[in-house]
Amino acid sequence: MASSPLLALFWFRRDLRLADNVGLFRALTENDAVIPVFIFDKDILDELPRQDRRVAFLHGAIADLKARLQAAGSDLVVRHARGREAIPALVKEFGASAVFTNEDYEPDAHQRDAAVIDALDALGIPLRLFKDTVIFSSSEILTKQGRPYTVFTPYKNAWRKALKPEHYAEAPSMDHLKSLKKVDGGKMPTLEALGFEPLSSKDPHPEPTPDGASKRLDRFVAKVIDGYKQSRDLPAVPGTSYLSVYNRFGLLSVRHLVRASLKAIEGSQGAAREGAETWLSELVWRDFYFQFLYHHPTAVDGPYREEYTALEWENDDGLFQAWCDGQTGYPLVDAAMAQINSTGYMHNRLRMVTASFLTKDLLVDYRKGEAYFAVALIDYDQAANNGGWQWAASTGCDPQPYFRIFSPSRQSERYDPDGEFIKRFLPVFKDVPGKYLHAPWEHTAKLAEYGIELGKHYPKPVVDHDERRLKALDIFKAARAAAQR
Ligand SMILES: Cc1cc2nc3c(=O)[nH]c(=O)nc-3n(C[C@H](O)[C@H](O)[C@H](O)COP(=O)(O)OP(=O)(O)OC[C@H]3O[C@@H](n4cnc5c(N)ncnc54)[C@H](O)[C@@H]3O)c2cc1C
Repeated sequence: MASSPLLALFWFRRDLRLADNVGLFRALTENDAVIPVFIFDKDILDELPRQDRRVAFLHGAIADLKARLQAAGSDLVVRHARGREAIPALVKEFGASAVFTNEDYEPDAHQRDAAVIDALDALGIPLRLFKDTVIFSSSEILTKQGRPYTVFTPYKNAWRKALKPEHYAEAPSMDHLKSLKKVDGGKMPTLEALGFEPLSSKDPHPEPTPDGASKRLDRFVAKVIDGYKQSRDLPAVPGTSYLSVYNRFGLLSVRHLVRASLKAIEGSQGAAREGAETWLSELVWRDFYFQFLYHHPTAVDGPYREEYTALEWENDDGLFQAWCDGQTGYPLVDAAMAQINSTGYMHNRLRMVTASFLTKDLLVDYRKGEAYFAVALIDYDQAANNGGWQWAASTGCDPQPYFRIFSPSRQSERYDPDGEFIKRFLPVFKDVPGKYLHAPWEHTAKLAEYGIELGKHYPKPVVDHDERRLKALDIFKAARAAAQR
């Protein structure tokens, strides 16, 4: 008797592409037919603000994926439901014998997968999970003692040593699209039907397609990567890849990025080689924070370093609000907050500066800033955001030491010497020479020549950095001393 053909679902999550997709490749090659599905998960979406750049980007990326699948003779079955219920329901609806998907390492995603596995178990159906989002998954790079790394440099060295061509080889999913099932996926729900409002037309919309991602990568490799080691710290110039939103939703595979960086490394020497090496290190940071959070999920709730759980943050609401609104009187900080508020993106150097300023100058608990970024960033990624915040607050794994506190004015002089970035986001200063913008309170007479009065046209500094620095040192020392008692 002929056995019945194998039919699987492929569940897209943070891998919204057809090309170089490990789970999709495995589904297509291990089954006779594959039905692609995507769930707008109510458990996640119901928590979000009704106008949300990430949801708008995701919605655009799903519409594009659906169109590509239709062009390939199939379709994307889209549901607006709770993932843990929708997947078993779809299995029953289509009579599938397995569900294939790529691993997601966030604690909530892990719990969702455990619930889906239980529900599918009851139907006798497996959830097949594959590594796709990272080069090395959580337990592939361990210390000699078999423990997860908590310090980046030895992790990076071990990562580089372990890297073999098979780790970044392309998964040729595109060659097997004929195994996609002809299916009617129904209409794509509108953003409004999902309960969200469209963004204002003035909002910058990164093109939510793999082609949009490829354009950014091509520009970066052609024009920027050679000088990346220096340019990456200068917010006024297009000196980084701007791929983070695409990496968040998996519109390009991380293997593709590693292949691009290795090609740049092999084809260059000297400073250009260092540029490409430095960029590859950023991709290693991404793996590092994923594996860290996987092994330390409680870092989502509070400081990884226990001695800092009792830090006495001041948590002044007015100061926190001034930071959120970009009204601190420190132009680089305020310009950075204007960038995140108006575009959903913030330059990495400025994420460090604003996070340091909130925690060490304003003495506000880093979790408040972390939560603010989580809503404001279009590239929000729990592992990277938590890692970045705990780095800046000195509470995390391999953090900035608590006694090395950024001076916002020095950071401004160093990384935006001509005030070009500041002027772009704080137009009140557009005619003022950059040298007066790093510490404007020291140049009130000069600013008056340009019609600017502090406290009227631009805020006076909300705190004195030198005083607050000493206060921050005190509260960190007190927490350390208390922990030793
Ligand atoms: C407080 C704070 C919060 C952050 N929150 C996030 C976040 O929510 N999402 C996010 O993707 N990154 C976050 N980062 C890391 C970093 O700022 C961004 O990844 C980077 O600015 C994105 O710009 P890019 O794509 O041009 O990066 P590039 O410099 O071109 O780097 C290439 C890619 O490497 C990855 N990457 C770079 N730096 C890091 C890092 N430190 N940790 C993990 N991955 C990294 C990103 O995927 C990035 O697209 C945060 C950093 C800090 C200090």
